Amino acid sequence: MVVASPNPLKRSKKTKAMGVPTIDLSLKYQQRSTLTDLIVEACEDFGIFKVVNHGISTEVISALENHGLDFFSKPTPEKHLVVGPTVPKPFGYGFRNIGNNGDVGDLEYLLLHANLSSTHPPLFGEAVDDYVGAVADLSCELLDLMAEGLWVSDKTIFSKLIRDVQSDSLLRLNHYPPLKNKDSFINGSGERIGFGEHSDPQILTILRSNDVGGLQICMPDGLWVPVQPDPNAFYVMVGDALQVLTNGRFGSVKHRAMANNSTTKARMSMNFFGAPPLNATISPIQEMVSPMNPNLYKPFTWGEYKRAMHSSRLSDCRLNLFKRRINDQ
Ligand SMILES: C=C1C[C@]23C[C@@]1(O)CC[C@H]2[C@@]12CC[C@H](O)[C@@](C)(C(=O)O1)[C@H]2[C@@H]3C(=O)O
Ligand SMILES: O=C(O)CCC(=O)C(=O)O
Ligand SMILES: [Fe+2]
Repeated sequence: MVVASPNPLKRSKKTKAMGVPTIDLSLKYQQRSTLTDLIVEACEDFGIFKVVNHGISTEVISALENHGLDFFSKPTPEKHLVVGPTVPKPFGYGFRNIGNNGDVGDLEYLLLHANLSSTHPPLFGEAVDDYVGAVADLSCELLDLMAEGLWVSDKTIFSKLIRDVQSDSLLRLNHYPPLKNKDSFINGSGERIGFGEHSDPQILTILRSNDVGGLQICMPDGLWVPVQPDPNAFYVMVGDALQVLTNGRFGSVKHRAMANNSTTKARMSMNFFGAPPLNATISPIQEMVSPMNPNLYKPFTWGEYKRAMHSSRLSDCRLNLFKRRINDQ
């Protein structure tokens, strides 16, 4: 377990050596308050933690992984047809381009809406729904534990946004093909960016990858720290919306995925982004605001945040647009 150090440089070095905090979810049976404290600490100090003993069956995970690998191995024209021509952008298969504003990466991906089955590839059978059901439940359980650790009176205050039938949650499979010719891909600094730096805009991200590394997080002193791949665990990341809901007590984590880790095997990650409904208002919950901790953000709806995000570039800090100035009410 990593214990946070108040000195940013020390904390970077420690994280580099020991990894991000690991949360053992089986503690919920006997040491619930220790568990909630550890989760809150990880969200405050890192914005990311690894969950083990999460209870999601390997069958559910492998089913989606196998469909994903099979899908990415198909010829490109077939991949473009997989969610059908009537499903609007940004859903479906994409290659190298991320978002609308010229961001590029060395990856291909499949982006699906968690609740709109019209975006689900028919050839994946039940695998998407089974996986989404399991990770959505996990994200809600973690959000309830966070609320408990923060001593919030309504323990479901965060999770009910994701449980809502209108929730705008997404599922994204990212596939980073291996390096064929090392020298031809890597820039001068030895880096090949798969998915450029950003924070996830939603409430919570649940990331699972195969055993090929690539994910990195940015520490407060600017140092990028690799996150060890662990196919048996999930990485949980605080998103921008949870940063706002907790009035900045939890911070969304800046991360990126490198694509220079393997010359033989592709990295594949499966990312669930737990999001509120489009019309939900995102504003700090009452318990997080006090004279000592004034409200840092102007209220906005998730739909408004998404509009701001789609006209921004990947690495932009979109939350700055919604920060209150000192004299704002
Ligand atoms: C450049 C962009 C791609 C993105 C939307 C955005 O305008 C900024 C955030 C990006 C991101 C990162 C997390 C998820 O992968 C994603 C689906 C999301 O909700 O926000 C992507 C968006 C995307 O690829 O459309
Ligand atoms: O593929 C990864 O490891 C990270 C991807 C990511 O950050 C994203 O899809 O938002
Ligand atoms: Fe991300």
